[in-house]
Amino acid sequence: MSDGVDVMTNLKRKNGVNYPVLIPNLKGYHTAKKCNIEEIAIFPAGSEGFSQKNLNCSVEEGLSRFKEVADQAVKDGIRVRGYISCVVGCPYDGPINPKNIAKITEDLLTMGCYEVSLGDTIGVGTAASVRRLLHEVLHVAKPKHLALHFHDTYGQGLANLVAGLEFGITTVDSSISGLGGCPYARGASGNISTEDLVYLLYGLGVNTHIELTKLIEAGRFISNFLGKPTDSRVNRAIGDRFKDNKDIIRMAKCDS
Ligand SMILES: CC(C)(COP(=O)([O-])OP(=O)([O-])OC[C@H]1O[C@@H](n2cnc3c(N)ncnc32)[C@H](O)[C@@H]1OP(=O)([O-])[O-])[C@@H](O)C(=O)NCCC(=O)NCCSC(=O)C[C@@](C)(O)CC(=O)[O-]
Repeated sequence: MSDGVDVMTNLKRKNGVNYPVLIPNLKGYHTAKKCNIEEIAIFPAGSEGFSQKNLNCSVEEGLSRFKEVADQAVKDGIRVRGYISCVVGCPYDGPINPKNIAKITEDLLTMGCYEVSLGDTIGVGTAASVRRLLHEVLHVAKPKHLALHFHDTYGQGLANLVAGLEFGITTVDSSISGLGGCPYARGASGNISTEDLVYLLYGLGVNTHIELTKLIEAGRFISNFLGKPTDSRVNRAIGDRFKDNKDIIRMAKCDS
């Protein structure tokens, strides 16, 4: 958390791009305020074990800290997005009761979050457990106030995503080339890759307004820059086979 100011000061921000910042407490909020931010992210855990590791406090203490932050941000007219970590399983506490996640979701929306992103931080969720989770959470939140944040550690990310789309949720977190992970969740891989997500949505006939050919280029750039092979199956598989995005869309839709 200590070098956030350097990152925000040196970032060449583009108009129309959103740069939310993770804020664990009021200290972080006051620091971030100096960096001309428009949106913050608060991120309670869905389990005691992960809350202690990630925030060094209990879930309840974390929520009360985040409430202080959200109150101030709402007063300052800064948008607040909520994340909940370990919504399905926790590396320390095991399986999570969906009712607990529904309660935390309700708390975050009451604090003024415009959206709550449900994070399967260690990627252990399956379509079945995601359906059970969403049945509970949708008692307290509308689909338009929820986002899906699936890590792909067990290769279930896209299947979980389709399960979420069936509930009418249309906001999905992904990362180019499947980058990411979490220092407090041993072995957690990155989010579902944006390239694989867009290919899936092409196949479902969703007009993403995103050119997959350009995403593939960006994914290759960052993988080479980091010296880390891509975690995107689509990026690996497509190779140089397609120059025209329309061909990829036709392939994804299996339009004969
Ligand atoms: C929250 C703390 C700081 C509490 O950590 P703590 O040790 O309880 O805090 P403290 O109040 O005792 O302070 C310890 C030191 O941290 C400093 N400090 C205190 N607050 C801040 C701050 N905001 N910014 C910068 N520095 C801070 C504070 O000034 C002090 O510095 P010292 O006096 O020793 O030099 C620590 O637990 C922490 O940094 N947690 C965040 C860890 C992290 O970055 N996790 C990954 C976030 S991404 C995620 O959670 C998953 C998500 C959201 O993506 C969704 C998903 O996939 O699940």
